Amino acid sequence: MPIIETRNLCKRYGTVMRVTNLALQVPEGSIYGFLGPNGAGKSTTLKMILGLVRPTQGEIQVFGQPMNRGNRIAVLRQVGSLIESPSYYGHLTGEENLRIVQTLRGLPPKAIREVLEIVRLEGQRGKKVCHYSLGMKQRLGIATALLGYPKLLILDEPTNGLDPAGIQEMRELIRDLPSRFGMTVVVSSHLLSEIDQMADTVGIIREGVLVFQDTLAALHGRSRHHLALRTTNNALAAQVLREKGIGWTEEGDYLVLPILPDEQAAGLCRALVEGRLGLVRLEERQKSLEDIFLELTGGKEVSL
Ligand SMILES: Nc1ncnc2c1ncn2[C@@H]1O[C@H](COP(=O)(O)OP(=O)(O)OP(=O)(O)O)[C@@H](O)[C@H]1O
Repeated sequence: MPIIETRNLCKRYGTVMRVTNLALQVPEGSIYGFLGPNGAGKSTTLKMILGLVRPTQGEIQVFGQPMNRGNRIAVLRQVGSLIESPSYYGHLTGEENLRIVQTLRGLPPKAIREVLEIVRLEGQRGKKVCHYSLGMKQRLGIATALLGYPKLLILDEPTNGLDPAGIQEMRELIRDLPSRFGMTVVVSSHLLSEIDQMADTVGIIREGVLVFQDTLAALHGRSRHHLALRTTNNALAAQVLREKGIGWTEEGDYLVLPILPDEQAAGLCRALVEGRLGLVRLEERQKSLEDIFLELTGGKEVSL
């Protein structure tokens, strides 16, 4: 059973549809990387899941239950979130800020010490939040979201504004959560590299439309190796490929083929030469993950 499932989820602002027919499936215990360029609709989607923005249309199920007015509060009690920059009382310490939330949620006092330890802020717990660095404030935001060990954690661009060391620390912190606490984590980002290092499942959104959703391994699978062939007469070369039962696609001056075993590649070269074709290039190439992401999100036609 997916922990989050949306069906035909849509959001219109004014006359423009910003999220269109979104069908998210977040598996239990996963780190689901929700990836897309700025303005693609990530925050809007996460806010709809959290009941902060009303969907124009569609359904949302969390923990297998449809979100509606009757059960929203009960469901959200098991969800921790960090959306946009967290706000705090700057004149209070980190610990005091956490105490407010702990009291409101009726949690035992020891919960504060535990979450401070998880986000490695014990040393700064007595410092006023107005003297915290941005990274410390983000970690305090995660600590707040972790209070009560929610089954589901939703983090919207948690590394925004952090320096490289802060980004790495945040990444390591998030990566451990499913195995340490059995949580499911949804984390949004506009950076492929970040999701690549953190997530095991990926959803890619472009202009409000989900253009990819599968495991990270499946996304990597798309960046597989292939052969690029250029001859003095590609039309004739294509005929040779057809005779040999080798599939290809055309990309500019090249015919793109799957990787062939050495014997078959040698046989192909022989056949091309025997057919009096000039063999200009036969090279192995690999599409980078970045290429795939740009194709999926940048409006270029996807050729995989
Ligand atoms: N309250 C609102 N009223 C009108 N338009 C909005 C509102 N909130 C968001 N939008 C628009 O909806 C689109 C999606 O915004 P959203 O913040 O969800 O994108 P995002 O993928 O989270 O991007 P970013 O990474 O920049 O936060 C944008 O074009 C944005 O301008």
